[in-house]
Amino acid sequence: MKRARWIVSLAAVAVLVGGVLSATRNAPEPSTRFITDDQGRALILRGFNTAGSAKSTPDALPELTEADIDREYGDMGTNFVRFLIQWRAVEPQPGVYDTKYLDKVAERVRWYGKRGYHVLLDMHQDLWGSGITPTGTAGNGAPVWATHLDGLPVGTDQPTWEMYYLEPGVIRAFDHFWNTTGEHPELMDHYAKAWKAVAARFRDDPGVLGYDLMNEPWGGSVQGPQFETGPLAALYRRSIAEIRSVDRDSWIFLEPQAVGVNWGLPSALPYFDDPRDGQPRIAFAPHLYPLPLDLGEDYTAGSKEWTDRTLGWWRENVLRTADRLRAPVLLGEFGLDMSRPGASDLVDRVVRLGERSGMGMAYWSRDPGTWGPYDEGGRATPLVAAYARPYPRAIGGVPVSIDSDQRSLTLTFDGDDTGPTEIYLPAAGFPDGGRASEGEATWDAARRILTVTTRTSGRITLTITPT
Ligand SMILES: CN(C)c1ccc(C(=O)NC[C@H]2N[C@H](CO)[C@@H](O)[C@@H]2O)cc1
Repeated sequence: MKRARWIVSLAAVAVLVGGVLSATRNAPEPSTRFITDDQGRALILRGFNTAGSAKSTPDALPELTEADIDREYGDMGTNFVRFLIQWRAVEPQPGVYDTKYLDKVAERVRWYGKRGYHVLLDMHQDLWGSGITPTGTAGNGAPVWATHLDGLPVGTDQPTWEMYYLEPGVIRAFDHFWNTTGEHPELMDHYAKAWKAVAARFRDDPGVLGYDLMNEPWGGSVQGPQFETGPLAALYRRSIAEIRSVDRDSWIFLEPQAVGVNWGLPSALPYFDDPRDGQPRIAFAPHLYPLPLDLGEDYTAGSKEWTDRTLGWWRENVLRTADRLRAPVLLGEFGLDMSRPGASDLVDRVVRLGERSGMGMAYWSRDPGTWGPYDEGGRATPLVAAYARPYPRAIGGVPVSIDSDQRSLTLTFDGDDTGPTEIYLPAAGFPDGGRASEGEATWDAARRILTVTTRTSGRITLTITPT
């Protein structure tokens, strides 16, 4: 536990220093770039990570049924899923790609796509892969054939799962992957080509929005800017090239290193060119886990104030990185134990932060339990009420501002000719649907979507209120 304590206190100092540094600069404007649909409409993505169970299931698929999706939509009107896939299943042997696994992924993509969802395929690791321990229960993601510990120890009595990241054998596995050791240059190439195989399979799938290249990258013995501008950037460039060699249109999502950036410290991720015709389709996809909550505090009293401060640093640093990348932002993960005091207030705070910053988001995670929307017994947790809010799923113009509460939504945008604006209205605040302050509105009671056709130029402010 002593090691955990010094890491945590080191992290606290880092966040403090990082926060002071970022607080001394002018807050950047929210990203004016947005992830778009096939019509070119700006998307506001709202959904879940589905699901952590994929880390450990033998088939590397999340425990999920179509009825689960129907319930989620019926309760919260989500339009997005960060769907976990695993390198171990994509490429079970070097250079051999499992088309049956990709077919099963495609089946689930169809489940979502026919319900109007956008699917982001997340090549998920945390941490590394099942080969880090003899039982195969500690890590997930990478295949065993790509795992080289060199006989270095991995203690199996870690007090918390994240402490495995600091074990000598795990660091060596990552160092070989990133070619820090210079002994396995082939591993990054395999990873990039595994992405090529996935992109070749899904490039024409209307349900797939894009690809999240690596979950929460960890640099092993190389950390911070040296990692992000070095081996991580190299992997991203190679993966982008391999994906674009078969898929010119899907969005590509890039994550910063997790440690530090999840809490609010700045990322050093550099700009990446997108070798496609037309506008780049590269998005920045950080995660948000405020350090005070990671340290076990609740979002109440003093720690609420401290958490709000770190949220401010996180937003400033994320928008600054997004500006450097000239990319829109997707908040790929945030989440907490919804049974804790103040949890619903934190969800409200993060949703509002996303609205103010033009960010879509995926909650971690859809798995049953006190963190998710439904507990082990299938009962709704407070997350359902906190996450079921009015939001503009797709906007016929460039968003300027979004502001919502449970019973109203105000959307300002610069109209264009990309199509009508679709707004989800939850039953709690809009039992009989909603009315729009301007434009022509039609109400789809079954899907709870108000579709508003507005002018195709000029600034438009839509206020939606219950009918
Ligand atoms: C030491 N390192 C590298 C580390 C520590 C802790 C996290 C983490 O909490 N991540 C937040 C959530 N994200 C994953 C899924 O992607 C969940 O399992 C974590 O709760 C990440 C990395």
